[in-house]
Amino acid sequence: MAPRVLVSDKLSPTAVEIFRDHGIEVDYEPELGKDKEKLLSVIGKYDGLAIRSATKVTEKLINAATNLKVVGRAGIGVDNVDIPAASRRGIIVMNTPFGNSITTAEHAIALLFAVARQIPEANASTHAGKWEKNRFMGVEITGKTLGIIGCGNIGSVVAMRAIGLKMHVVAYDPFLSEARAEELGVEKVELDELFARADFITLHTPLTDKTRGIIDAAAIAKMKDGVRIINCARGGLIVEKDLVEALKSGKVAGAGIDVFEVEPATENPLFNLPNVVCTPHLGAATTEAQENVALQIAEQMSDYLIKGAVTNAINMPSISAEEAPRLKPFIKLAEVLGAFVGQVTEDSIREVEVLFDGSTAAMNTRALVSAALAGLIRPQVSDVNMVSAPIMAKERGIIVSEVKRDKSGVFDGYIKLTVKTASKTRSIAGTVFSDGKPRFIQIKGINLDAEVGEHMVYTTNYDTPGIIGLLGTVCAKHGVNIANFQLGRNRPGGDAIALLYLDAPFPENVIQELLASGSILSAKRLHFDVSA
Ligand SMILES: NC(=O)c1ccc[n+]([C@@H]2O[C@H](COP(=O)([O-])OP(=O)(O)OC[C@H]3O[C@@H](n4cnc5c(N)ncnc54)[C@H](O)[C@@H]3O)[C@@H](O)[C@H]2O)c1
Ligand SMILES: O=C(O)[C@H](O)COP(=O)(O)O
Repeated sequence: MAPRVLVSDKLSPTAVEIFRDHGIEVDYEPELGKDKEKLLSVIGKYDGLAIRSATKVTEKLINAATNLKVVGRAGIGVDNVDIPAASRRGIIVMNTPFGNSITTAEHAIALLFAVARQIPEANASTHAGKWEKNRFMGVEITGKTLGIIGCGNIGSVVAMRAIGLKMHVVAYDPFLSEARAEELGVEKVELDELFARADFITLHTPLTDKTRGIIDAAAIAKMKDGVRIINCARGGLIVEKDLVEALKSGKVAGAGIDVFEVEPATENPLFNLPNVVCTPHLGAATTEAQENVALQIAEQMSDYLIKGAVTNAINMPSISAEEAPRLKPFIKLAEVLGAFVGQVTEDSIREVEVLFDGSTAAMNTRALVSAALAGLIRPQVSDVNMVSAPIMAKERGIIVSEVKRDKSGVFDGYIKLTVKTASKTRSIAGTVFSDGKPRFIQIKGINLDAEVGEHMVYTTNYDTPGIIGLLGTVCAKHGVNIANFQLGRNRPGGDAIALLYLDAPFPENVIQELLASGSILSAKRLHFDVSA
C-alpha cells in the first residue's frame, strides 16, 4: 500500500506534486495544524506529517499517530515538535536546515534598517498626509557594532551582510570556532562583552532550555543605552515584558520583532509602542524560501518513506539514498546480531560494544549501532526501532561504544557485538555474504557459518558424541523439520554450541526435554525477522 502523508500547514503546492510523483498519497489540509482536536482524530491514518510552525506536534498527537514514521518540518525551527516523544515512538523528525536561511537573514537586515530609520512609522505618517520631516531622526548603521547571538547558518549570513554594510560584527556563540569567526570576519566575544559593546543586537539561536529568556531585564541592564534589538529567531528568547519596560524607559531605543512568545500574536504588550517594528513571523516568507523548503522536505520525506534514506534528521543518523540499498543488508545483520543477544540475555544489560572490522568500518556505523541496539532491545520492548533504540539504551543507563579496525580475518568485513550484564559477557559476530543475507560467523568466540532463519534453536553443550542425534531425534519426534544445522566448539571435548534453523517454531515445552538429557547445558528458542 502506498504511504500516506498529511500536509497540515501551508506549504507550496510543489510539495504535493513531489509526493504524488513518488507515488505517495497526500492530503493537503493547510489549516488542519491549527485544529488540534481534528488533527488528533485523523493523524492515525498517516505515515508522514509535513508541517511548518503552526502545527504543534505534541506528545498527545504523537501517541495518537499510530502509523506515523516521519515528521517533516519545511523550515528550520523544530521547537514545535516534541522530539523526545517522537524518538521514543521511533518517529524520525527531519527539517530543511538551509532552505530559508538567506531569506531569514535578509528579514533581520530589513528589520535592522526599519528600526534604524523608523520606516514603518514614517510610512504611516506620510500616508496620513502629515509630512513630519522633523519627527523621524534615524541613526546610521555604518561603523556601528552589531552583536550577533547565535552565529550558525542564519547568523553567519547576517554577519556577512552586515560586514558588507560596514558594520563591525561581534558574535557570541559557544559553538563558533575561532577559525570560522576569522573566516567570517567577526569578533568572537562572551555574551556580557557583546551586551556592553553592541549598538544593535540580533538573535539567531534556536529556542532551547539554555536560550529561553536570554534577553531579560538583567541582560538589558548590561547593554548600551539606546541599543536596538532584532529578533527573527524565536519569541521565547526575549522576555517580552522586560523588553517593554526597557523600551518605555528609553534604555532600548527600538526593536524589530518577527517572532513572539505566543503565536499567532494577536495581542501583545509590544504592540503600538513607538519604534517597535513587528512582522507576523515572516522571516521565511519569500517565494524562493517557501519553494526551497517545500521541495526539500517533500523529497526528504519521500526518500525516507520509499527508500529508507534519511536526510537532515534531528533524531537519527543520515543515510543517503545511494547508501541506503548498500547499507540495508548490514542494517539487517546488525539487527539480527542484536536480536540474538537480546533473546539469550535475561539480566539487565550494562554495556554494549559494536566492533566494525574491515569494510564495515567504512560504513555508516552510527546507523548500524542504532540497528544493533534496536535488535537488542526489541525482545523486551517490541515497539522499538533505529530511531528510538539509542534513546531507550540511554534511558536504561546502557553504555554504548563503537570500535573500528582494519580487516583482521578472512572476511572483507564483519560486525561483532559484545554485550555485558552484571554476570556475563556475550559476543556474536556476523557478516553479509554475496547473496545479501546475514550469517552468524562466531558465537562465544566459537567459529561457525550459520544462515539466519526465522525459527532457530541455540544450545550450549559439552562436546560429546550424540548431540546431533539427540537434537535430530527430538525435532523429528515433534514434527519440526531442520533446514540447517551448525555446530561449533572451542576445542575437541570442550565447550560446544549448536544452532538449528527450523522450518517451524520449536515447541516451547520441548526445551525441557532437551535439558533433561543432561548433555545440553542450555537451550533457547530464537525468532528472527528475516523479511527483506
Ligand atoms: N523568523 C523565522 O521565520 C525563522 C526562519 C528560520 C529560522 N528561524 C529560527 O532561527 C534559528 C536559527 O536558525 P539557524 O539556521 O541559524 O540555526 P543554526 O543551528 O545553523 O544556528 C544556531 C546557532 O545558535 C548557536 N547556539 C546554540 N545555543 C546557543 C546559546 N546558548 N548561545 C549562543 N548561541 C547558541 C549554535 O551554536 C548555532 O551556531 C532557528 O532555530 C529558528 O528557530 C526563524
Ligand atoms: O524555523 C523556521 O524555519 C521559521 O521559523 C519559519 O517558520 P514558518 O515555516 O512557520 O514560516
